[in-house]
Amino acid sequence: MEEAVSGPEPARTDPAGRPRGGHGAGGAGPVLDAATIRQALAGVQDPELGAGLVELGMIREVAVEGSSVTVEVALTMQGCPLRTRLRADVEAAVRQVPGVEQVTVRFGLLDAEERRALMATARRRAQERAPATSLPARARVLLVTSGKGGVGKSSVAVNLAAALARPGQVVGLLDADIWGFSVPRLLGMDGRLEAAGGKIQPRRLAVGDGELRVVSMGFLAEEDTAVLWRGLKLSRAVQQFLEDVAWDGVDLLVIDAPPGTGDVPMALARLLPRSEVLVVTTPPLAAQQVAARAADLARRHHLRVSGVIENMAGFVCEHGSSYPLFGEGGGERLADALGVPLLGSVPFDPAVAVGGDRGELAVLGPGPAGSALRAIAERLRDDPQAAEAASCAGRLLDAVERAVAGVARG
Ligand SMILES: Nc1ncnc2c1ncn2[C@@H]1O[C@H](COP(=O)(O)OP(=O)(O)OP(=O)(O)O)[C@@H](O)[C@H]1O
Repeated sequence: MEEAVSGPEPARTDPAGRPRGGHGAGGAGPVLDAATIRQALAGVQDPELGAGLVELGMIREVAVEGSSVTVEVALTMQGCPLRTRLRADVEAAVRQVPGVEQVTVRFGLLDAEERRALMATARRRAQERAPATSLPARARVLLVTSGKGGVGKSSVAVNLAAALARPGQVVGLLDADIWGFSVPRLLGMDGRLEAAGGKIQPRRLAVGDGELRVVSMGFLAEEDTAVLWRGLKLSRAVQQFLEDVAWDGVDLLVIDAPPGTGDVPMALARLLPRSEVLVVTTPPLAAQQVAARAADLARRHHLRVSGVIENMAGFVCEHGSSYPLFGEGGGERLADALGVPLLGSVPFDPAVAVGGDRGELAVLGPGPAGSALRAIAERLRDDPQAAEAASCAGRLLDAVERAVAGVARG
């Protein structure tokens, strides 16, 4: 544990010049206690997490001895680059309390349970600050990401969306891969988006016994014009897809995010902090390392990483033997490193590639990739943490929205 002591400041006086402070000021000043110090610390924010240190559970201990105060700040990670700033802010806040003459700031480390609680608080705060979108507050959001292109992220996203759609569960599919959109081709859809009632209407597609509502840049622009869009416009396009599209009635939105950690994933994280991130990777280590970067983006924006999906995990021949074409174990290693579950491994299956070019979904067919994708969808459907989040925050917000709409209608 590291300590820093700052000694007495020059004698302090009140605006009338009388000595100020308690024990050290030689008068019957206010009695210092830990509760007063905590109150003074309530305004100190973690600049990265955007919430107060007290609220985040980072003020582990406050000890007062006479006019000396010791504060222990528990950090999220060893060697946190913000420690100098946090020390200065904590010291300054404690010095504001009359009677304090000496401040010691110690640093400790949050344990796994404390870190989880901190992330939940930071996520809640981010959700409170997030701008309004047209997506119902109760709708779950699955953000399908990868560290680099070509790992099968879009194929996984559309197949999962189709597997999750069923009667009573309307699934939206947002192709946020604005430069490299492929969702219309993978679903065998063409045509244009149309507006009605002042909102852009998603295109509807029946899949199995469910329905998908799909929005893609591919329904707005030709592939060669989309490439001309640049950073600022890209994040604006994503914002528009979330504000101006009629997503009402959607219970779950699957987003095919562009690979990496550029403008669009950042905008999505800011606009939809309730998103659960799915990281798609392939078995080789290099793909894993870049996928870990995508997961890091999620962490920095307080999004919950729900798990890792390993794609192209091996080729299963007609006799049932599996051949690891691209290596083995990458998904498991990444999941371990991130402390999240490996949701499943999708084998290399020509049904995905051939079907993708014909707009046929592997998840609706009998092949090995289809059954792996159905199993992953089942796990996602049963995720208790997601159900808990949806039941608390979302339902409450929906109830408030309905009440406000009722009042507005008179
Ligand atoms: N499990 C699989 N088995 C066989 N082929 C697959 C599998 N998953 C994806 N593919 C094929 O790999 C290629 C890349 O897939 P896809 O476009 O889904 O990747 P991506 O990660 O979304 O790439 P990008 O970000 O560049 O769009 C496609 O031709 C697709 O059909």
